[in-house]
Amino acid sequence: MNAMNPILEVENLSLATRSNHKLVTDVSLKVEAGESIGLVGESGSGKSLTLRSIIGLLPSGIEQVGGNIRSNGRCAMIFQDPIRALDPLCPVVRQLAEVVYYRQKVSRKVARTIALELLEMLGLPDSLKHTDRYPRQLSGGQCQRIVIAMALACKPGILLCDEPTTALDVTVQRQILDVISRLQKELGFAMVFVTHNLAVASSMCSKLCVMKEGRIIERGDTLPLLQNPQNPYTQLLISSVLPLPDLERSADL
Ligand SMILES: Nc1ncnc2c1ncn2[C@@H]1O[C@H](COP(=O)(O)OP(=O)(O)OP(=O)(O)O)[C@@H](O)[C@H]1O
Repeated sequence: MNAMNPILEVENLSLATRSNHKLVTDVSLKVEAGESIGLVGESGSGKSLTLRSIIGLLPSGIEQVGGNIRSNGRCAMIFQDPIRALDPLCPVVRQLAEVVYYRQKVSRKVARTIALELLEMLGLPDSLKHTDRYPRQLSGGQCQRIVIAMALACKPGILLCDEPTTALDVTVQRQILDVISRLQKELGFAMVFVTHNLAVASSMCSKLCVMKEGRIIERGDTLPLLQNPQNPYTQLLISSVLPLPDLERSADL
């Protein structure tokens, strides 16, 4: 795939409520194969709705009122709250095998084998293979690994991540981000990564789009954009990040 043929192209996307209240206006994005683009910005700026419209999962009452979305690869999505993304009444391995069965069109037996391989790829404990465990019996981080495995079972060309670590504690956040980065290198999918955390965005994405009030107000390569933001809102967003104290200097005092 070359620069003339992106894996995902969103052109002038506009979304509105049925009463015609605009929520997202003229959002355009181009994502090349294997590339990671971050959508950052304040709460309510339209990041999640943009992501949901790409995979065709807009909440009821919200409609696409303009623009086009073209993708040349399968999309899969990881949501913010892994527990709510799973069926509480079904053992997790069975849920994963169901996704493999339907998406990869293999026999039930092969689906279970692939599901077990995915558990291993995601670094989940062997004990899950032998006992039926329900989502409530797993930690938040383990549930998110299952959700990521389900997304990978769709063999996505594009992985849409909607704040996938926000509901997890910080040490687990780091592990999940590392897992996503490793799998992206191994499997080569592109990503659109929604987060309000600039540190997460900069570690996961080579390009960023800053959203405010339903529009992209600034975009660019991650480092230059963070080092030299042009838009006053981007400047405010960056200056709002609390720095850690200079630990080396503090130790000398
Ligand atoms: N189901 C809905 N019905 C009506 N308005 C909605 C609905 N879902 C979202 N909105 C509105 O659309 C706008 C964009 O919401 P969206 O969830 O995309 O924001 P966001 O940038 O992802 O925020 P956050 O970081 O808090 O998740 C907000 O004003 C929100 O209140």
